[in-house]
Amino acid sequence: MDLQARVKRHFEDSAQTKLRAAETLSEPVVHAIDTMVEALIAGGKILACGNGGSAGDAQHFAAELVGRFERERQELAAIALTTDTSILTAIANDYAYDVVFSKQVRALGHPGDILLAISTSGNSKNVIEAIKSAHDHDMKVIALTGKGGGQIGQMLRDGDVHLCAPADRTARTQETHLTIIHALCDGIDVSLLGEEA
Ligand SMILES: O=C(CO)[C@@H](O)[C@H](O)[C@H](O)[C@H](O)COP(=O)(O)O
Ligand SMILES: [Zn+2]
Repeated sequence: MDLQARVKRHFEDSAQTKLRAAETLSEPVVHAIDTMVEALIAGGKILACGNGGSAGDAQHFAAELVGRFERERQELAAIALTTDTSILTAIANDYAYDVVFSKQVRALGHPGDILLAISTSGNSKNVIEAIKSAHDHDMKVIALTGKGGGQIGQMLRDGDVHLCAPADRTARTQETHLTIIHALCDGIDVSLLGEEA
C-alpha cells in the first residue's frame, strides 16, 4: 500500500470507529455529563489522569474546564494529575510509578469529586491504583478505555461510568476519547448555560 493510501485509511478507520462509538456511547456519555455537572454544582472537582497520549487528553480536558471550551462561562474545577514533574518524579523515585496518580488522588480528592481515568488498554497500573484510591475516597469514576475495557472495566462500581471506545488499536481509541472529551465539555456547557441562542 502506498503512503497516501495508508494516510487515507487512517481517516477512514477513525471515522468508522467514531460512528460505532456514536451508537454505543451516546447514552453513557450523557450519564457522564450528568455525573460531572452534579459534582461541579455541588462544589466538587474533577481529577484527570492517564499515560502518554492519555496524559495529554487529561490535560486537554482540564484546560477546557478551567479555561473554556467554546463558550464563555464560569471557571470549572479540574486538575490534571500528569503535570507536576516534581510530584511525579518524587513519587516514582521514592515509591513506584504505579502510585504516581493514586497518591495525588489521596492528597487532593474529597468525597463527591470525580476521577476521569483514561487508559486505552484499560490495564495501566497507575490508573488502576488511582481508581482504587478514588473509590476509597467516595469519588465516582468516569473511565475512558478501549480494547474491551481491560481490568478497569472489571473494577468499576455502581455510579461510575465506563466509556469504552469500540476499538483495539491505541490510536483509534485515543481519537475516540478526544471526541468524547469534547462531547463532555459541550454537554457540561449546555447543562450549565442552556442551548446557544
Ligand atoms: O499515544 C500513544 C500511542 O498512540 C502512547 O503514548 C500511549 O499513550 C502510551 O503507550 C501509554 O503508556 C499507553 O497506556 P494505556 O493507554 O494503555 O493506559
Ligand atoms: Zn497517540
